[in-house]
Amino acid sequence: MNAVIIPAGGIGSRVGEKIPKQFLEIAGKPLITYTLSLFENLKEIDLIVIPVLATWEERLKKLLERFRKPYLIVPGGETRQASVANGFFALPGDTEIVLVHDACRPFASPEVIRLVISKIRKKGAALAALPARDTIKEVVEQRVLKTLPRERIYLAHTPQGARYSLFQKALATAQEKNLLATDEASLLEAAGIPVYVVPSTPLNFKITTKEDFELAKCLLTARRP
Ligand SMILES: Nc1ccn([C@@H]2O[C@H](COP(=O)(O)OP(=O)(O)OP(=O)(O)O)[C@@H](O)[C@H]2O)c(=O)n1
Ligand SMILES: C[C@](O)(CO)[C@H](O)COP(=O)(O)O
Repeated sequence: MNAVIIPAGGIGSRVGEKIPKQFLEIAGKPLITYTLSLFENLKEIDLIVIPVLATWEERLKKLLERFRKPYLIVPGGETRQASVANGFFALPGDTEIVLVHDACRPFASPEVIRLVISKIRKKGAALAALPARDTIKEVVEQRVLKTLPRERIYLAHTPQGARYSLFQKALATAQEKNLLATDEASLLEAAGIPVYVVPSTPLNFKITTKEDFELAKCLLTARRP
């Protein structure tokens, strides 16, 4: 049994709209619907778990009516990490692989998701990450300190995940050491678990700012028949 946790408990302050970005509509559908559809259509995923703010639970339930895959809605936490932990603790005991994918990354390709799952099967823990394509500068107070070897730089995307027992260990270590991280890979690393990268694509960008949202709108509107 493989599960994906889709954290959707944020408020989207950097997009700056009145409602959380994952519920903003594009081409007549809330953004989260596009992300949920990715996993609804993936046979490798058996269960979808969605942490969400209590005020958005009813709306989400309504959206999920047309999905066939089993799902669980759990309370969002104060941080993304807390939301993911709430999702993890709701998983059934026979879960083998745990994936996490941001609700606001609607353009992940099925190929990348499958590659992450298969890397987790082989190695235990993995994430999708975009290899740096530009020349990378380390800068302090607008002054360049040095140029970093781009071959070693990857931008963390989702999905990320691990085998259930490794994920559990990463969360337990985070609690013991009082760690707060922006992604699961950081917590797995902190627990001493080797994490492997699968190449992601620029299209799998996270909708973080208003500009990202406008770009997503163009892409999703153009996709319509
Ligand atoms: N307490 C939180 C914070 C974030 N998220 C989710 O984690 C994903 C990635 O987080 P981010 O882009 O940082 O979303 P927000 O926290 O909503 O954005 P912002 O930081 O701009 O407020 C999003 O799908 C978001 O809904 C969550 O489930 N619970
Ligand atoms: C996991 C993640 O998508 C990595 O890019 C994460 O959500 C990033 O959070 P950020 O605070 O927007 O960097």
